[in-house]
Amino acid sequence: MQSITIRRPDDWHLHLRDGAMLEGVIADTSRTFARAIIMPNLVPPVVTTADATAYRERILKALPAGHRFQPLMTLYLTEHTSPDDVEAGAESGLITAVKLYPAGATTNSHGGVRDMEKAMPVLERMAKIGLPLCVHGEVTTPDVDIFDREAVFIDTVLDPLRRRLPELKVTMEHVTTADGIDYIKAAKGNLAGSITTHHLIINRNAILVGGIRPHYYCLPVAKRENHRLALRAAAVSGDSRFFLGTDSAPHVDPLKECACGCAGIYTSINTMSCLAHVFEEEGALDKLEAFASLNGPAWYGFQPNEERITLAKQAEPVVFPAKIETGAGPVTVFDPMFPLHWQVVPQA
Ligand SMILES: NC(=O)N[C@@H](CC(=O)O)C(=O)O
Ligand SMILES: [Zn+2]
Ligand SMILES: [Zn+2]
Repeated sequence: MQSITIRRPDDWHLHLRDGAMLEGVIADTSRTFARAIIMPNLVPPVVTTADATAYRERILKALPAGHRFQPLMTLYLTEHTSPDDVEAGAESGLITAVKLYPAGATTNSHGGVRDMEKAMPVLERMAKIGLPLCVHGEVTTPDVDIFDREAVFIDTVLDPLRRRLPELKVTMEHVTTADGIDYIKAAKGNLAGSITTHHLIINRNAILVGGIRPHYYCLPVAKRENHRLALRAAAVSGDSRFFLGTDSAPHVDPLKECACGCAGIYTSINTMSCLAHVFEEEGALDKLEAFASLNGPAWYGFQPNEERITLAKQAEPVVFPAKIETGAGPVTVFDPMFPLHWQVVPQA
Protein backbone atom coordinates (compact mmCIF):
# COMPACT_ATOMS: atom_id res chain seq x y z
CA MET A 1 0.00 0.00 0.00
CA GLN A 2 1.29 3.44 -0.89
CA SER A 3 1.77 5.73 2.09
CA ILE A 4 3.35 9.01 3.05
CA THR A 5 4.42 10.24 6.46
CA ILE A 6 4.55 13.96 7.18
CA ARG A 7 4.81 16.17 10.20
CA ARG A 8 1.46 16.66 11.86
CA PRO A 9 -0.33 19.46 9.97
CA ASP A 10 -1.83 22.71 11.25
CA ASP A 11 -4.83 24.63 9.95
CA TRP A 12 -4.06 28.33 9.57
CA HIS A 13 -7.70 29.40 9.06
CA LEU A 14 -10.52 27.62 10.86
CA HIS A 15 -14.06 28.40 12.06
CA LEU A 16 -14.97 26.41 15.15
CA ARG A 17 -18.04 28.50 16.12
CA ASP A 18 -19.32 28.12 19.68
CA GLY A 19 -21.65 26.10 21.89
CA ALA A 20 -23.23 22.98 20.38
CA MET A 21 -21.62 23.58 16.97
CA LEU A 22 -18.16 23.87 18.52
CA GLU A 23 -18.75 20.62 20.38
CA GLY A 24 -19.93 18.95 17.19
CA VAL A 25 -17.04 19.94 14.93
CA ILE A 26 -13.89 20.26 17.02
CA ALA A 27 -12.90 16.58 16.92
CA ASP A 28 -12.77 16.63 13.11
CA THR A 29 -9.90 19.09 13.42
CA SER A 30 -8.18 17.98 16.62
CA ARG A 31 -8.05 14.34 15.48
CA THR A 32 -5.59 15.31 12.75
CA PHE A 33 -4.32 18.85 13.24
CA ALA A 34 -2.04 19.99 16.06
CA ARG A 35 -2.88 23.69 15.93
CA ALA A 36 -5.29 26.00 14.18
CA ILE A 37 -5.79 29.71 13.85
CA ILE A 38 -9.28 30.22 15.18
CA MET A 39 -11.44 32.77 13.41
CA PRO A 40 -13.11 35.34 15.68
CA ASN A 41 -16.35 35.95 13.72
CA LEU A 42 -18.69 34.70 16.42
CA VAL A 43 -21.90 36.48 17.33
CA PRO A 44 -20.86 38.72 19.07
CA PRO A 45 -17.31 38.67 17.70
CA VAL A 46 -14.12 38.05 19.66
CA VAL A 47 -12.87 41.63 19.90
CA THR A 48 -10.85 41.91 23.09
CA THR A 49 -8.13 39.87 24.71
CA ALA A 50 -10.61 39.04 27.46
CA ASP A 51 -13.06 37.69 24.85
CA ALA A 52 -10.29 35.58 23.32
CA THR A 53 -9.26 34.21 26.72
CA ALA A 54 -12.82 33.10 27.43
CA TYR A 55 -13.31 31.65 23.92
CA ARG A 56 -10.05 29.70 24.16
CA GLU A 57 -11.26 28.16 27.41
CA ARG A 58 -14.53 27.11 25.81
CA ILE A 59 -12.60 25.50 22.95
CA LEU A 60 -10.30 23.59 25.30
CA LYS A 61 -13.33 22.44 27.30
CA ALA A 62 -14.98 21.07 24.14
CA LEU A 63 -11.84 19.14 23.14
CA PRO A 64 -12.30 15.36 23.33
CA ALA A 65 -10.26 13.59 26.02
CA GLY A 66 -6.89 12.50 24.73
CA HIS A 67 -6.77 14.97 21.84
CA ARG A 68 -3.78 17.30 21.83
CA PHE A 69 -4.72 20.51 20.08
CA GLN A 70 -3.65 24.09 20.47
CA PRO A 71 -6.10 26.83 19.44
CA LEU A 72 -4.24 29.93 18.23
CA MET A 73 -6.47 32.87 18.96
CA THR A 74 -7.22 35.91 16.83
CA LEU A 75 -8.96 39.20 17.50
CA TYR A 76 -11.65 40.64 15.24
CA LEU A 77 -10.48 44.09 14.22
CA THR A 78 -13.01 46.87 14.68
CA GLU A 79 -12.76 50.63 14.33
CA HIS A 80 -12.63 50.78 18.14
CA THR A 81 -10.00 48.10 18.84
CA SER A 82 -7.50 49.26 21.43
CA PRO A 83 -3.83 49.05 20.41
CA ASP A 84 -2.86 48.48 24.05
CA ASP A 85 -5.25 45.55 24.40
CA VAL A 86 -3.89 43.98 21.20
CA GLU A 87 -0.33 44.42 22.39
CA ALA A 88 -1.12 42.94 25.81
CA GLY A 89 -2.76 39.92 24.14
CA ALA A 90 0.20 39.43 21.85
CA GLU A 91 2.75 39.85 24.66
CA SER A 92 1.00 37.23 26.78
CA GLY A 93 1.22 34.75 23.89
CA LEU A 94 -2.57 34.42 23.67
CA ILE A 95 -3.09 36.29 20.42
CA THR A 96 -1.43 34.99 17.24
CA ALA A 97 -2.96 37.45 14.76
CA VAL A 98 -5.62 40.11 14.26
CA LYS A 99 -8.29 39.58 11.63
CA LEU A 100 -9.54 42.23 9.24
CA TYR A 101 -13.04 41.73 7.90
CA PRO A 102 -14.11 44.57 5.63
CA ALA A 103 -17.62 45.34 6.94
CA GLY A 104 -20.20 43.24 5.11
CA ALA A 105 -17.67 41.04 3.29
CA THR A 106 -18.71 37.69 4.76
CA THR A 107 -20.41 35.77 7.60
CA ASN A 108 -20.74 37.96 10.72
CA SER A 109 -18.63 40.77 9.36
CA HIS A 110 -21.03 43.68 9.92
CA GLY A 111 -18.94 44.81 12.92
CA GLY A 112 -15.81 44.87 10.75
CA VAL A 113 -13.88 47.80 9.38
CA ARG A 114 -15.57 50.42 7.16
CA ASP A 115 -12.90 53.09 7.24
CA MET A 116 -9.33 51.74 7.20
CA GLU A 117 -8.12 55.09 8.52
CA LYS A 118 -9.79 54.31 11.86
CA ALA A 119 -7.86 51.04 12.12
CA MET A 120 -4.46 52.63 11.49
CA PRO A 121 -3.43 53.10 15.15
CA VAL A 122 -3.89 49.36 15.78
CA LEU A 123 -2.18 48.39 12.52
CA GLU A 124 0.77 50.65 13.31
CA ARG A 125 1.13 49.04 16.72
CA MET A 126 0.96 45.57 15.15
CA ALA A 127 3.68 46.52 12.67
CA LYS A 128 5.81 47.70 15.57
CA ILE A 129 5.42 44.52 17.62
CA GLY A 130 5.45 42.12 14.65
CA LEU A 131 1.89 40.81 15.06
CA PRO A 132 0.44 39.53 11.75
CA LEU A 133 -2.76 40.85 10.20
CA CYS A 134 -4.99 38.21 8.58
CA VAL A 135 -7.25 39.66 5.91
CA HIS A 136 -10.47 38.60 4.27
CA GLY A 137 -9.42 40.26 1.04
CA GLU A 138 -12.59 41.41 -0.67
CA VAL A 139 -14.08 44.84 -1.19
CA THR A 140 -17.76 45.13 -0.42
CA THR A 141 -18.94 48.06 -2.50
CA PRO A 142 -22.01 47.06 -4.52
CA ASP A 143 -20.56 48.41 -7.78
CA VAL A 144 -17.84 45.74 -7.78
CA ASP A 145 -18.77 42.38 -9.29
CA ILE A 146 -18.51 39.56 -6.75
CA PHE A 147 -15.98 37.70 -8.95
CA ASP A 148 -13.71 40.79 -9.02
CA ARG A 149 -13.80 41.62 -5.33
CA GLU A 150 -10.48 40.05 -4.45
CA ALA A 151 -8.56 41.66 -7.30
CA VAL A 152 -10.07 45.07 -6.53
CA PHE A 153 -9.25 44.65 -2.83
CA ILE A 154 -5.60 44.08 -3.70
CA ASP A 155 -5.44 47.25 -5.79
CA THR A 156 -7.51 49.58 -3.63
CA VAL A 157 -6.96 48.39 -0.04
CA LEU A 158 -4.14 45.89 0.40
CA ASP A 159 -1.48 47.43 -1.78
CA PRO A 160 -1.99 50.97 -0.42
CA LEU A 161 -1.91 49.59 3.14
CA ARG A 162 1.30 47.67 2.51
CA ARG A 163 2.95 50.71 0.93
CA ARG A 164 1.99 52.80 3.90
CA LEU A 165 3.05 50.21 6.48
CA PRO A 166 5.65 47.97 4.83
CA GLU A 167 6.67 46.55 8.22
CA LEU A 168 3.19 45.05 8.76
CA LYS A 169 3.10 41.28 8.25
CA VAL A 170 -0.03 40.39 6.26
CA THR A 171 -1.62 37.02 5.55
CA MET A 172 -3.92 37.13 2.56
CA GLU A 173 -6.36 34.47 3.59
CA HIS A 174 -8.22 32.05 1.36
CA VAL A 175 -6.65 33.35 -1.86
CA THR A 176 -8.97 32.49 -4.75
CA THR A 177 -7.49 34.21 -7.79
CA ALA A 178 -4.40 34.16 -9.99
CA ASP A 179 -4.23 37.90 -9.21
CA GLY A 180 -3.80 37.10 -5.51
CA ILE A 181 -1.15 34.47 -6.20
CA ASP A 182 0.77 36.85 -8.47
CA TYR A 183 0.55 39.66 -5.96
CA ILE A 184 1.97 37.48 -3.17
CA LYS A 185 4.75 36.19 -5.40
CA ALA A 186 5.73 39.69 -6.44
CA ALA A 187 5.89 41.02 -2.86
CA LYS A 188 9.31 41.76 -1.44
CA GLY A 189 8.39 40.29 1.94
CA ASN A 190 5.89 40.47 4.80
CA LEU A 191 3.16 38.88 2.69
CA ALA A 192 1.96 35.28 2.54
CA GLY A 193 -1.26 33.55 1.56
CA SER A 194 -3.37 30.70 2.83
CA ILE A 195 -5.22 28.47 0.39
CA THR A 196 -8.26 26.36 1.21
CA THR A 197 -8.77 22.73 0.32
CA HIS A 198 -11.96 23.37 -1.61
CA HIS A 199 -10.55 26.15 -3.79
CA LEU A 200 -7.97 23.64 -5.05
CA ILE A 201 -10.82 21.36 -6.12
CA ILE A 202 -13.81 23.36 -7.33
CA ASN A 203 -14.30 26.21 -9.71
CA ARG A 204 -17.47 28.26 -10.00
CA ASN A 205 -19.21 25.65 -12.14
CA ALA A 206 -19.60 23.53 -9.01
CA ILE A 207 -21.96 26.13 -7.59
CA LEU A 208 -24.01 26.86 -10.68
CA VAL A 209 -24.06 24.10 -13.29
CA GLY A 210 -27.06 21.78 -13.36
CA GLY A 211 -28.79 23.59 -10.51
CA ILE A 212 -27.73 25.82 -7.67
CA ARG A 213 -25.61 23.95 -5.15
CA PRO A 214 -25.42 25.80 -1.86
CA HIS A 215 -22.88 23.47 -0.28
CA TYR A 216 -20.27 24.73 -2.77
CA TYR A 217 -20.98 28.35 -1.94
CA CYS A 218 -18.39 30.09 0.18
CA LEU A 219 -16.65 33.43 0.28
CA PRO A 220 -14.58 34.41 -1.46
CA VAL A 221 -16.69 32.62 -4.04
CA ALA A 222 -14.90 30.03 -6.21
CA LYS A 223 -13.69 31.57 -9.47
CA ARG A 224 -12.97 30.41 -13.03
CA GLU A 225 -10.87 27.34 -13.81
CA ASN A 226 -7.73 29.34 -14.65
CA HIS A 227 -7.76 30.69 -11.10
CA ARG A 228 -8.13 27.23 -9.59
CA LEU A 229 -5.13 26.10 -11.64
CA ALA A 230 -3.07 29.05 -10.39
CA LEU A 231 -3.95 28.14 -6.78
CA ARG A 232 -2.95 24.54 -7.39
CA ALA A 233 0.36 25.54 -8.92
CA ALA A 234 1.14 27.75 -5.93
CA ALA A 235 0.10 25.15 -3.35
CA VAL A 236 2.17 22.34 -4.84
CA SER A 237 5.18 24.53 -5.63
CA GLY A 238 6.65 24.25 -2.14
CA ASP A 239 6.99 28.07 -2.10
CA SER A 240 7.09 28.93 1.60
CA ARG A 241 4.64 31.82 1.17
CA PHE A 242 1.71 29.47 0.54
CA PHE A 243 0.17 27.22 3.17
CA LEU A 244 -3.02 25.49 4.21
CA GLY A 245 -5.88 27.38 5.80
CA THR A 246 -8.93 25.18 5.32
CA ASP A 247 -11.49 27.89 6.08
CA SER A 248 -13.69 25.01 7.14
CA ALA A 249 -16.83 26.97 7.99
CA PRO A 250 -19.76 24.93 9.29
CA HIS A 251 -23.32 26.16 8.95
CA VAL A 252 -26.32 23.93 9.68
CA ASP A 253 -28.07 22.67 6.56
CA PRO A 254 -31.25 24.75 7.01
CA LEU A 255 -29.10 27.89 6.86
CA LYS A 256 -27.39 26.72 3.65
CA GLU A 257 -30.39 25.21 1.88
CA CYS A 258 -32.70 28.21 1.71
CA ALA A 259 -33.50 31.28 -0.36
CA CYS A 260 -30.51 33.21 1.02
CA GLY A 261 -27.99 30.60 2.09
CA CYS A 262 -24.91 31.23 4.23
CA ALA A 263 -21.39 31.14 2.81
CA GLY A 264 -19.10 28.42 4.06
CA ILE A 265 -17.90 24.89 3.25
CA TYR A 266 -17.20 22.22 5.85
CA THR A 267 -13.96 20.38 5.08
CA SER A 268 -12.32 19.63 8.42
CA ILE A 269 -13.22 15.96 8.32
CA ASN A 270 -11.79 15.10 4.88
CA THR A 271 -9.25 17.83 4.20
CA MET A 272 -6.10 15.70 4.38
CA SER A 273 -7.65 13.02 2.15
CA CYS A 274 -8.62 15.68 -0.40
CA LEU A 275 -5.18 17.29 -0.26
CA ALA A 276 -3.31 14.02 -0.72
CA HIS A 277 -5.48 13.38 -3.79
CA VAL A 278 -4.75 16.84 -5.21
CA PHE A 279 -1.01 16.67 -4.54
CA GLU A 280 -0.78 13.17 -6.02
CA GLU A 281 -2.69 14.33 -9.09
CA GLU A 282 -0.15 17.13 -9.49
CA GLY A 283 2.77 14.70 -9.06
CA ALA A 284 3.75 16.61 -5.93
CA LEU A 285 3.07 14.39 -2.92
CA ASP A 286 6.55 15.33 -1.73
CA LYS A 287 5.34 18.94 -1.35
CA LEU A 288 2.30 18.15 0.78
CA GLU A 289 4.30 18.44 4.00
CA ALA A 290 5.56 21.91 3.10
CA PHE A 291 2.04 23.11 2.34
CA ALA A 292 0.24 21.53 5.31
CA SER A 293 2.91 21.29 8.00
CA LEU A 294 5.97 23.48 7.41
CA ASN A 295 5.24 26.76 5.63
CA GLY A 296 2.52 27.93 8.01
CA PRO A 297 4.53 27.57 11.22
CA ALA A 298 7.52 29.23 9.58
CA TRP A 299 5.39 32.23 8.61
CA TYR A 300 3.76 32.59 12.03
CA GLY A 301 7.04 32.04 13.90
CA PHE A 302 6.40 28.58 15.35
CA GLN A 303 8.37 25.37 15.17
CA PRO A 304 6.83 22.67 12.99
CA ASN A 305 5.15 19.89 14.96
CA GLU A 306 7.39 17.06 16.11
CA GLU A 307 4.67 14.43 15.75
CA ARG A 308 4.04 12.72 12.40
CA ILE A 309 0.91 11.49 10.68
CA THR A 310 0.75 8.84 7.98
CA LEU A 311 -1.59 8.95 5.02
CA ALA A 312 -2.22 5.65 3.31
CA LYS A 313 -3.77 5.03 -0.09
CA GLN A 314 -6.26 2.21 -0.18
CA ALA A 315 -7.81 0.48 -3.17
CA GLU A 316 -11.40 0.98 -2.01
CA PRO A 317 -12.70 4.55 -1.69
CA VAL A 318 -12.64 5.99 1.81
CA VAL A 319 -16.14 6.67 3.02
CA PHE A 320 -16.78 9.96 4.79
CA PRO A 321 -20.24 10.78 6.10
CA ALA A 322 -22.31 12.99 3.79
CA LYS A 323 -23.31 14.97 6.88
CA ILE A 324 -22.17 15.20 10.46
CA GLU A 325 -24.75 15.55 13.20
CA THR A 326 -24.10 18.30 15.73
CA GLY A 327 -26.17 19.52 18.65
CA ALA A 328 -26.89 22.58 16.50
CA GLY A 329 -28.15 20.48 13.57
CA PRO A 330 -26.76 18.60 10.56
CA VAL A 331 -23.75 19.98 8.66
CA THR A 332 -23.08 18.77 5.12
CA VAL A 333 -19.53 17.60 4.47
CA PHE A 334 -17.63 18.86 1.42
CA ASP A 335 -18.02 16.42 -1.47
CA PRO A 336 -15.02 16.72 -3.80
CA MET A 337 -17.03 14.92 -6.53
CA PHE A 338 -14.37 12.24 -6.98
CA PRO A 339 -13.65 9.19 -4.85
CA LEU A 340 -11.05 9.64 -2.14
CA HIS A 341 -8.53 6.88 -1.60
CA TRP A 342 -6.12 8.51 0.83
CA GLN A 343 -6.80 8.33 4.51
CA VAL A 344 -5.04 9.51 7.64
CA VAL A 345 -4.00 6.36 9.50
CA PRO A 346 -5.57 6.55 12.97
CA GLN A 347 -2.95 6.94 15.66
CA ALA A 348 -2.71 4.41 18.46
N1 LIG B 1 -15.58 31.35 4.09
C1 LIG B 1 -16.89 31.45 4.19
O1 LIG B 1 -17.60 31.29 3.20
N2 LIG B 1 -17.48 31.71 5.36
C2 LIG B 1 -16.83 32.02 6.62
C3 LIG B 1 -16.32 33.41 6.70
C4 LIG B 1 -15.08 33.69 5.87
O2 LIG B 1 -14.04 33.09 6.06
O3 LIG B 1 -15.14 34.57 4.99
C5 LIG B 1 -17.83 31.77 7.73
O4 LIG B 1 -17.57 32.18 8.88
O5 LIG B 1 -18.87 31.17 7.50
ZN1 LIG C 1 -13.08 35.08 4.93
ZN1 LIG D 1 -13.03 31.89 7.01
